[in-house]
Amino acid sequence: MRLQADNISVKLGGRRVLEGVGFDIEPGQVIGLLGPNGAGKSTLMRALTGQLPAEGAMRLGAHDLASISPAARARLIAYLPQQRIIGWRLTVRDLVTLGRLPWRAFGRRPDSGDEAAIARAMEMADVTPLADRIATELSGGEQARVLMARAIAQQTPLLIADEPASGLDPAHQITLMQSLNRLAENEGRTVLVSLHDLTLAARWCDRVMLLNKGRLAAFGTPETVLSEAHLAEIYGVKAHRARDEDGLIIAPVGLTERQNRD
Ligand SMILES: Nc1ncnc2c1ncn2[C@@H]1O[C@H](COP(=O)(O)OP(=O)(O)OP(=O)(O)O)[C@@H](O)[C@H]1O
Repeated sequence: MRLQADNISVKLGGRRVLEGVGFDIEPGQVIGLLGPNGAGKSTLMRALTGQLPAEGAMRLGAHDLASISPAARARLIAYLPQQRIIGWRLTVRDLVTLGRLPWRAFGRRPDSGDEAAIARAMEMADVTPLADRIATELSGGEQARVLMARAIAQQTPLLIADEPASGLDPAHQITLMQSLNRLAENEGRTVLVSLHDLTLAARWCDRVMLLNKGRLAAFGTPETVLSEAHLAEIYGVKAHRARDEDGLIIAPVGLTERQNRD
């Protein structure tokens, strides 16, 4: 489904932390949300998921996100928060099964459609070998993958993931981005994912949004948005950009002179 936002602003603690953010995202794409710490990435994601009051208009397909019920929202948007908290001593399979709750009448056992969605989500997040382990007894990166599997199992048209790659080893970072691309390309889902790794964003995102101080500084292909000039101006870093047959490689290697003086 198409995701549209028009002039979104959010005030927190009396301070405007998002200001006039607008975009229009066609379905079937992985969109990277980038920007320095405090730029407003989580705030934007929480506004889109109805967790924060926001000014402006947000639509997903024909749905006005400001006025839909929580039950309808849970069938439209899956959200992976930045804080990875697992509250219950559940097995990994049972925790991923919770992702199916929006689609099941209360108390009904998972049917074959649910089971297929759960198995596929566990495979995409590479947690199938952990299925019978207690989720709270897993490592930080393993827990992150389990929570990602739960969000994927929800099978919503929009998947919003706040720093899903943080804490993952390099192989699992790539597996994650491959899975998000499969969801977008094969199933037409819209994926909005915040990232701090510039190379992951450059190679795996169709489009990149760059937030700075609560405003949308740039939105476009990784090639244009993650330019040396933007990286210097917004992140305050000097970066090497190189290219191989699979795309762009961006490695921050130092601070700009301005950043060094600050
Ligand atoms: N409850 C709050 N009250 C006041 N200010 C807040 C509150 N929550 C967040 N902020 C501020 O809003 C701004 C945006 O925060 P946000 O968490 O959206 O940033 P972010 O881009 O996700 O950063 P990071 O990369 O560190 O996760 C920050 O300056 C933060 O201090």
